[in-house]
Amino acid sequence: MRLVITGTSTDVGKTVATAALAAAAIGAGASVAVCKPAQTGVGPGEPGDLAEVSRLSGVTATAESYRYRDPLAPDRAARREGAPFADLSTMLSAVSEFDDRDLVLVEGAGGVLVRLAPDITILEVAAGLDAPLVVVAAAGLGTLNHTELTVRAIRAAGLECAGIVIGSWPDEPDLAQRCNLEDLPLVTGVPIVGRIPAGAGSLDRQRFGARAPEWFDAGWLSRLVVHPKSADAGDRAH
Ligand SMILES: Nc1ncnc2c1ncn2[C@@H]1O[C@H](COP(=O)(O)OP(=O)(O)OP(=O)(O)O)[C@@H](O)[C@H]1O
Ligand SMILES: C[C@H](N)[C@H](N)CCCCCC(=O)O
Ligand SMILES: [Mg+2]
Repeated sequence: MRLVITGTSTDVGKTVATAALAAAAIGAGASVAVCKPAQTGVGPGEPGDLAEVSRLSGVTATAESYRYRDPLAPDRAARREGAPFADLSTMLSAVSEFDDRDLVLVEGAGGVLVRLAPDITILEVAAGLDAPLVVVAAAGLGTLNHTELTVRAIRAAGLECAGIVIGSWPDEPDLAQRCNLEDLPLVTGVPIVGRIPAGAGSLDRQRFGARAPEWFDAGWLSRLVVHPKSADAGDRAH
């Protein structure tokens, strides 16, 4: 199965949520790979999102297709450094390299309409992969509008939103955060399928992997992790 991880914005927790999904799937016996079609804000050789996913989940099957230095939308960052724009077929091929895995997670850059290239967003990537999308959303006041806008964009593209994951759930949620647990599914028609506790990103791999399964709806997670395809596809439970 392929699953695209988008969000209502940048810095909303897509990377940590991707790591949590990977860790939970590995814990369930699945072989997992993670792709980042377009990484920005990091220089050559510097650790990007995939390094964080590997640090937290232990996944080693990863692929980054494009990397640009400036912390901007990929199309603008490419322009500024005179680098080639991200090419859709290149990004899709990178994901297809992992078709032997039970689960391939594909993390976008920023929010759903961020231009990976002048005419490409993560929506075109998801369409090319025939993959549903998970939306990582903030917990608090303001998230209802952002999340519904994101889900509407996904649906307008004829794609499926597989669930909402709250990227950082506080220990002591305030009134808006508590109400959003009911209102996010109500206004979007999409269930909340996961809540990553605030601070999860600072856990070590062992604790992160042990706790990740409890952050997701068990039924949803079990449907995500199809029966392992092969015993030798790597990146299974450690
Ligand atoms: N649940 C969490 N607990 C602690 N820190 C978190 C959590 N989720 C996100 N963060 C922190 O917030 C920052 C942004 O998170 P993250 O990198 O996952 O955002 P993103 O949506 O992947 O951004 P980008 O669009 O750049 O990919 C990071 O420093 C990360 O460590
Ligand atoms: C640099 C950042 N961490 C992401 N990789 C790119 C975010 C682009 C956001 C563009 C925008 O919505 O204004
Ligand atoms: Mg990220």
